[in-house]
Amino acid sequence: MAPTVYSFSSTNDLSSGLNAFVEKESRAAIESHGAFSVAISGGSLPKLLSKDLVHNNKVDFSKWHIFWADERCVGHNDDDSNYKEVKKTLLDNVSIPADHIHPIHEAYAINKQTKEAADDYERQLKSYFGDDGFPQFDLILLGMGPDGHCCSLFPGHPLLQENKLWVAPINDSPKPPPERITLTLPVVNHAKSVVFVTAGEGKQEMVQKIIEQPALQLPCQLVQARQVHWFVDDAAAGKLNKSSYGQYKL
Ligand SMILES: O=C(O)[C@H](O)[C@@H](O)[C@H](O)[C@H](O)COP(=O)(O)O
Repeated sequence: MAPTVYSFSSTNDLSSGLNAFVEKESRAAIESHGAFSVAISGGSLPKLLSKDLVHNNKVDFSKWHIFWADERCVGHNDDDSNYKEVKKTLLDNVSIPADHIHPIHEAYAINKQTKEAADDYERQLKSYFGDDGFPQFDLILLGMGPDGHCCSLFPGHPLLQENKLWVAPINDSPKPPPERITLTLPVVNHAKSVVFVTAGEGKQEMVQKIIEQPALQLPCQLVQARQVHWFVDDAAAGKLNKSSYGQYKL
């Protein structure tokens, strides 16, 4: 099914739209099964996500369980850490119970033990979701790289074929740092909902390719969860056929 695209006139409006969407998804999940499981990637996403969300007192953060869609193998306090960015923008500003926050195993990450870090992360997922088939996140929030990558799943990389692991190590990421762990495609595709968030003119060509040339088989296009939404600003939507997107409304 084709993704739904929502475009906003500024990154501020994009943040507000995302805030409304995440609040709605979180409420629906908590009403249906008492918790909200979300995986978040790095890049500019944490900032765009958190701007309005941290002030949204209608969100029951005590029921959130946070995971990382991908993580760089660095310490939690390293500027390259996706955990650090989410901590600074979101976790430090809302009340999520500490045992609901699931960062990468720091010692494995610091020592660049990518396989151990990925295996450990898969165990963390299994202890939350159980071991019976791929986990089903309520929501996975992803950025889009300029080459069409998402998570740490890069174009043409053998990891795109992975069909057993939930979390895979990568030692040759073309985007530095090279050592990372990432959720695999089957896990992303098993989520109830996946949202891509991207902004800026630099992204417009790739956004157009991904949305309007589906045969290219770029990593973002291989994400075919039940619901896939794109939240972009007008700059990133600049090359899209205007009929392919609308405004997000509550
Ligand atoms: O660890 C990472 O590098 C990210 O998880 C990566 O997948 C990111 O989300 C995209 O590269 C988009 O990043 P920007 O939004 O900053 O362009």
